[in-house]
Amino acid sequence: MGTPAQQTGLVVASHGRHCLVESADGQRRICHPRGKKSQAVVGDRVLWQPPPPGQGDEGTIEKVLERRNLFYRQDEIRTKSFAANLDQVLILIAAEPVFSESQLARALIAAEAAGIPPLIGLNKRDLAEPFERAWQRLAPYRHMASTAGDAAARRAYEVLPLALTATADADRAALIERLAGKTTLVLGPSGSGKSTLINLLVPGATAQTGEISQALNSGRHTTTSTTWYWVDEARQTALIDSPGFQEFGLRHLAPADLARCMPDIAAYAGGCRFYNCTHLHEPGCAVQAQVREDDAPDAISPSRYRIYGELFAELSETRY
Ligand SMILES: Nc1nc2c(ncn2[C@@H]2O[C@H](COP(=O)(O)OP(=O)(O)OP(=O)(O)O)[C@@H](O)[C@H]2O)c(=O)[nH]1
Ligand SMILES: [Zn+2]
Repeated sequence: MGTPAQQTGLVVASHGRHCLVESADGQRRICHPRGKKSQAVVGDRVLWQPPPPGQGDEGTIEKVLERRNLFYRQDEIRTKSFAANLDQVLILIAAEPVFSESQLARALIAAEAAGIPPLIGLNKRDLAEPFERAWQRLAPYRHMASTAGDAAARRAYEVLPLALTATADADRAALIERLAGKTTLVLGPSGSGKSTLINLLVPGATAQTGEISQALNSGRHTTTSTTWYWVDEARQTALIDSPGFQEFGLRHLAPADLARCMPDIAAYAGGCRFYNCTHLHEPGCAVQAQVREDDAPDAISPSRYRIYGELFAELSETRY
């Protein structure tokens, strides 16, 4: 009696070291990594092996197939992988609660660093005044071009105005158009409308999540970690819900990587007098020359420049 043959599968949830793996026929089962090297994240394609007959129904992940990309944040001590093989990252913020520009910038930088095109959704358009203020705060983001993806695909960051609970139909259509056929990681601060979004596009998602977290935590109810949802029956469009926007560490980046991941700064970084300019204090710095409070597309907003300086200092601290 030989060991059962290996099959390919998709990781649709993970918790600690266990994963939920979906096979081509849509069946899902818990799998454990064979060794350190087979630790998978949501979105990974894996080779997995069913258990020998009579030994339960949990499988083993034998191999993680090569990744197209990996979106992650790194905190001081632990590395937290988010998801692999993404087409885009949707950062969902809202008119209320007021979003942190620094958190938004961090998520965008992580996406640029991983080479994954980001998309910003600004929710709660029905709250007219706060929405207008938030829209204005996003002006610098609407003007800067993403460096991710191939040259032909470069464009300013798209900011989608949304009212997920109000004018659901029009928004749903616009949103579906932007998501169709793609794998999208959804990130955002608490209260921005992530659950509303997922439930709008994946009816019954909440119930599904409950089942998944129960399966992965052997029946205990805990907050779910990263989860994959199919939007359509044909399984072409997917959303990945991931918590942890609050402590968005970028410790995997070196200070010198920062400028190239901030498109408004990257646009001028090549024109500085010193090739290794940090854009903080050097004379002849082309970046500092562009910093001004002004809506022109070629201006670097003072808040963006401040965020650059703060992150530069943070990434320059001694590493663990
Ligand atoms: N006014 C308004 N409220 C909205 C809209 N979309 C969502 N909300 C409300 O905002 C609140 C937060 O929405 P959630 O979907 O729970 O937000 P979340 O991002 O999942 O939040 P966490 O679960 O804390 O991460 C809920 O009370 C929603 O009903 C909108 O378009 N307009
Ligand atoms: Zn410079």
